[in-house]
Amino acid sequence: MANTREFPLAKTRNIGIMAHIDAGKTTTTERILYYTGKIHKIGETHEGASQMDWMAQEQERGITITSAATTAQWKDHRINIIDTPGHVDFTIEVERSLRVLDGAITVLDAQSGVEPQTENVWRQATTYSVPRIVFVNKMDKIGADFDYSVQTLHDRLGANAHAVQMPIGAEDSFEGVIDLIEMKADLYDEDELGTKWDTVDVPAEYLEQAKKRRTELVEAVADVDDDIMEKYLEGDEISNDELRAAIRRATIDLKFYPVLAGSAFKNKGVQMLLDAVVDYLPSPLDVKPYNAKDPETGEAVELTAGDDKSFAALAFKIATDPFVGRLTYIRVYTGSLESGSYVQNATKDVRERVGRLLQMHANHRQEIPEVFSGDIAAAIGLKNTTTGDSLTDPDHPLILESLEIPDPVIQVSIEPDSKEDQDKLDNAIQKLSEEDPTFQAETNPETGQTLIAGMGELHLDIMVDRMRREFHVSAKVGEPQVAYRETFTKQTSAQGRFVRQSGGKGQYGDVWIEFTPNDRGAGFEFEDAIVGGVVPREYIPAVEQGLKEAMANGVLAGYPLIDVKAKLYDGSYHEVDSSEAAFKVAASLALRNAVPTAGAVILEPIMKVEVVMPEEYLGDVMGQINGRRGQIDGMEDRGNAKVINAFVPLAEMFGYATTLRSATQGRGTFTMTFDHYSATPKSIQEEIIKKNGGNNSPREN
Ligand SMILES: Nc1nc2c(ncn2[C@@H]2O[C@H](COP(=O)(O)OP(=O)(O)OP(=O)(O)O)[C@@H](O)[C@H]2O)c(=O)[nH]1
Repeated sequence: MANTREFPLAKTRNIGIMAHIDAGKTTTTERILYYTGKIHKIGETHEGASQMDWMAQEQERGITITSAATTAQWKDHRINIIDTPGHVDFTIEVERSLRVLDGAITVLDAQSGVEPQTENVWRQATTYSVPRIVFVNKMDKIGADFDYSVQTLHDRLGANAHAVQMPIGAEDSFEGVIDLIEMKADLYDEDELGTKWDTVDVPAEYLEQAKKRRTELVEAVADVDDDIMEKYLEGDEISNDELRAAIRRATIDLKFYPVLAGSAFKNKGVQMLLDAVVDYLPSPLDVKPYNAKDPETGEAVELTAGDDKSFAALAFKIATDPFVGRLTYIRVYTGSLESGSYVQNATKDVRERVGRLLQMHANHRQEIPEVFSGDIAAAIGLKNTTTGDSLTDPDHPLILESLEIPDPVIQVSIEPDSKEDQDKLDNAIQKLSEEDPTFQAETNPETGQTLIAGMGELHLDIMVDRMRREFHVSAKVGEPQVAYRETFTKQTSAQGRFVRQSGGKGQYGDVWIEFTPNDRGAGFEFEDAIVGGVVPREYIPAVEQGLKEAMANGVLAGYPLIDVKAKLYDGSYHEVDSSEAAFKVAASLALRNAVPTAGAVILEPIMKVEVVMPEEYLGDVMGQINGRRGQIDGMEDRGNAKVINAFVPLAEMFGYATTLRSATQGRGTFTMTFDHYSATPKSIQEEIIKKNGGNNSPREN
């Protein structure tokens, strides 16, 4: 029995809302839900009553941590919204949302324009080819400046952004917006929480300016659209519908970014923003095909939306829900799926049953019988599926392009108070790392100490808080430390020979391995180049495994060794004494023996840091950055403030917030994101090795 879809594909919009922290994403989303009738009371995020930020930590701290999916209806369209966090520590949430979205609203604070995290998410959205419209929010705030904000889109992002509206007034006197396409003004009634407004002719005092801006808009559209260009040059009439259609085409092609104005907090401009979502952002039918490949043949397949195709979806988020258990958020690309059906997890090559399907509304949910192409929903019952897995028709398995998961750069040790707490901790780590792939844990086999790693101090802080509250773990937590890595910088070869003869059956493994530095981020690669069976085939996987295990424990100071190629090219075996275990040990010895000639170094995370401060503090701030082994990358003016861009090792950034605050009397702010790993200077490398007790020196057997 087939169900029918409620909204045609062409009337579906999957959008994200993204911005710098505190620009007003959550407030904007709240208002959207209010005006689309999904909620009946406006919850202010600063009062801790937001509908979207429902985790205790989100409500207490007034920030968004997990991205929540919700759905709303506007003018016959279904709009699925993902609210994404602004803080860089939760970048994975932004990343996974972008992967599954068709379009986005970029929210700016009208006083600041484009800010560092706006730049980050903008670039991520460009990587994923996500069309965007821009909402210049907080037009009511002191210092709000619409034109300045538009200019920052050009200057800082190089974006071809153009206003399709003009604000009427600013700060206290912000009253509404002029639609430059219709040439009408929307003036709000202050007392009606934004539910009432009058659409009137453009007030006389704004008319001339509005006309000038409209001409600029038409010219900007003509630059990216041949039809409009032709009409413009011929002096033909361009209808409003034609203009909108051209803006839509150019927006979807990432050639144009329409800019709107409003104040979510003062309930102004949100309805027009919804109109713009419908008018300019793509439906699943309008986006470029999604990349996938056949797991058997490796052949590339392009997926275009449609219900009459075989089912293919991407699991983009796992959440543990206190009431229904494990929720798997999915984006359906093609086909449809009824609850109770089986799907193939093509990534893991296992079959799974989807017990129930839910439409999510922040923390509420509605059971639905079936999902269709273009939908975003949550599935219950998938046990083996994790973030980034492909779920497809069992008869047509496909692997969909997944998401990039960044490496965690910061870690803390965690020591459970009792045996019982250790079990709770293990359970918490398993559940939380399923939810968040940038949260990882490892136990040092020698000390038994557990280290949890994440994207930043705030990230780990929240995770530890969740372990305590949701999983009742009682534990001592260490100070945050840098998640260093180790690597080789020179090509070298080494032998690993493991021979034991102690009565009865002995042990024998012998290998020669060539190690070559691999590109940063390329990981570990193993090559079997044995000829003539000098190492029998059955022991070769053990050699690879032995190397992997030894690399995980590092060779200098106990940090994982990464980005190395290993070629097994010679060795020997013993008819009776050889075993997999002996070859594993031999491989780990070869790794150790390679260290003196392999140019082993410790890698440290280098952060991209942006500091904004009044000019008078510039000298002091530069001095601080230099003193922290930072490299100044550039400097610019932002309004009447100065901005310094720099690369600084993460190890030097602990406590920087306090230093900056006292140096600038609280007027400087900074943001940082992980940029790359780089070798630590020799003196620092030695310090780290000393602090960690060093590693065993090379030995032979
Ligand atoms: N003056 C003014 N304040 C606003 C407006 N929109 C939001 N705010 C306030 O700005 C603060 C941040 O708003 P949020 O909606 O939580 O911002 P966010 O971007 O979701 O923040 P994160 O989720 O933490 O990244 C809150 O105190 C809001 O009340 C606006 O239009 N005008």
